[in-house]
Amino acid sequence: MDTPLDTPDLSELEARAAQQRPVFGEHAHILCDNLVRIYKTEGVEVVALQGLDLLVEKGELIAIVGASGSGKSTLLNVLSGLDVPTAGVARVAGTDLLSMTAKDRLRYRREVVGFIWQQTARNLLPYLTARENVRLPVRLARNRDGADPGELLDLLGVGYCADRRPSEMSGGEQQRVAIAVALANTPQVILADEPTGELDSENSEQVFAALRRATRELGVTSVIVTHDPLVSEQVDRTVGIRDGRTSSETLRREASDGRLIAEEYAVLDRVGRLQLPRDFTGALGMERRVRLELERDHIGVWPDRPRGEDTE
Ligand SMILES: Nc1ncnc2c1ncn2[C@@H]1O[C@H](COP(=O)(O)OP(=O)(O)OP(=O)(O)O)[C@@H](O)[C@H]1O
Repeated sequence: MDTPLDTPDLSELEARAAQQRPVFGEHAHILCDNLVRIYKTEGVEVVALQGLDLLVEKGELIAIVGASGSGKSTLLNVLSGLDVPTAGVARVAGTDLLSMTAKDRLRYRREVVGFIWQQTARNLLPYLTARENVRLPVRLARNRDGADPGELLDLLGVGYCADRRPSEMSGGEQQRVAIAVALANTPQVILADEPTGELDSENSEQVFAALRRATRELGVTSVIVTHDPLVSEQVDRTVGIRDGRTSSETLRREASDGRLIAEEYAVLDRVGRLQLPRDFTGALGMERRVRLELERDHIGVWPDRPRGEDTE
């Protein structure tokens, strides 16, 4: 029998549904949707990212934290254009990181993102002054719109180091100059891998203050991978990664009396999955399944059976 002309077929219905559905993270500056990265070494597969979702708004300063091996560096390598994910969507400032050509990748790394490494010595050339270090990437990119080195160093609180070489600066001063170098070609995003890993707490605080100032004044978006336990007091949002997925978020906000409050949340993914903290499930002996109950203003989660019941 002929299909009536006004009856849409299945593929058309699917296309219509896709059109009507809001696109995940449409307006985010950084978008990771179901990101997967599998490494293969000698026939063994390691799943470093397993369906990671992350949205970062333009001008946000976020930290990524997580145990060793949770996938932080893998994520940063993807966002910086050094590594290509196995599957999923990764988009930064409108650039699709999975479909870039080699030429796009070069342009992306030169113009869209700025990078700061943990090792202070890796960020700066030892025989150049701070000002010359900031000027170098602008010259290499033949960028006529590069930032003014003196203004950048002033903004980051290290204007007084402009004519010093790295050996004449403290570790914290060097990292703040490194932020200026990363910002020299006016990137839209700053990525930093453990930028305070080699610093004491006072210098760390100054580096975070410089990153906050750069984010606020220049409107860049910053993502910092760190082990610093006090980081959640220093950034807008701290995203915890566990087993290659985002698992928790800590938001920093100012209370009405001016105090800074850091509140921790679990991440609910797009299909409603939630990772319960291991110490919570462990404390109540929750294993394979839990009982859920919808209350008026919350959802209760109970162990499968009360503790001790199966030993009686
Ligand atoms: N090039 C690679 N080849 C094979 N496996 C890798 C490679 N890079 C990372 N991995 C594995 O992927 C997983 C995630 O590693 P990743 O370096 O992203 O973790 P991390 O959270 O940054 O750890 P750390 O805090 O120790 O730096 C780990 O199991 C790691 O062994």
